[in-house]
Amino acid sequence: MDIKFSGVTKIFEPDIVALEDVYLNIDRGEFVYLVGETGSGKTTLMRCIFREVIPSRGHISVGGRALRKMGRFELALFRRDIGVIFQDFSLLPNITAFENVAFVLEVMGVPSREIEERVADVLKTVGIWRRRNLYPPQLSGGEQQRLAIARAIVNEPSLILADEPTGNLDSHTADEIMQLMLDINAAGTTVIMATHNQAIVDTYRHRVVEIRRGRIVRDDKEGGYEADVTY
Ligand SMILES: Nc1ncnc2c1ncn2[C@@H]1O[C@H](COP(=O)(O)OP(=O)(O)OP(=O)(O)O)[C@@H](O)[C@H]1O
Repeated sequence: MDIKFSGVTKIFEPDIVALEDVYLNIDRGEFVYLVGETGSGKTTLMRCIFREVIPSRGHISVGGRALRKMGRFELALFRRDIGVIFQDFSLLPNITAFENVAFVLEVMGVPSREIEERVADVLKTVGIWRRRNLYPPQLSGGEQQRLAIARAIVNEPSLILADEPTGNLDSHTADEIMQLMLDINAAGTTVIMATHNQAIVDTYRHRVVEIRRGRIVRDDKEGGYEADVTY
């Protein structure tokens, strides 16, 4: 899915300007890092793409469709094609890891035999098949993150929105999670990933969009981002 922001401003009333006059084009299949200090607007930008946040001004289209004009039914279908990995994980604590992923497909009416197969595949892909019968609180931080990724990709979405998927993980686990994100992208999925992890950004070079106080201050398509450059 290609994404286009034209003059997008988001003001949280009364006066927090979370995004200001953002223009951004992301092509299908791209891998884009969103960087910028805490509170700069990265999460808000991603929530706008998911239409969880509606801009105060400006226009967003995703896959050629204007988000503002979508009705409820269209929005529900649209969201099914997006995998979200947000910071709170939003894993359901009272059902197993397996059931957390299966739930996504059940809601969509996928037949149960197919659910079994697809969930097994995806849990193996992210490396937590052996943990499938545990409950989310019994999993380590890295395992929970893998589960959140499994849940996001089980439906084979066209777009992944990932907010700090390597947050609070040791560098080895962060690298493994990053490898999963790269594999997902290599399979053709557009990935937008907000991160504070400079080592990851430096190691796995991709386009870097930097936000500062709601504005895009840098958009480096070659991924040759250096933290200390002033502009
Ligand atoms: N629902 C909301 N209501 C009011 N203000 C909000 C809301 N969501 C975000 N904000 C504000 O908008 C600004 C941008 O927040 P945002 O979460 O997008 O930043 P961020 O770059 O993702 O930060 P972090 O790196 O800490 O996750 C912040 O000042 C934040 O307090």
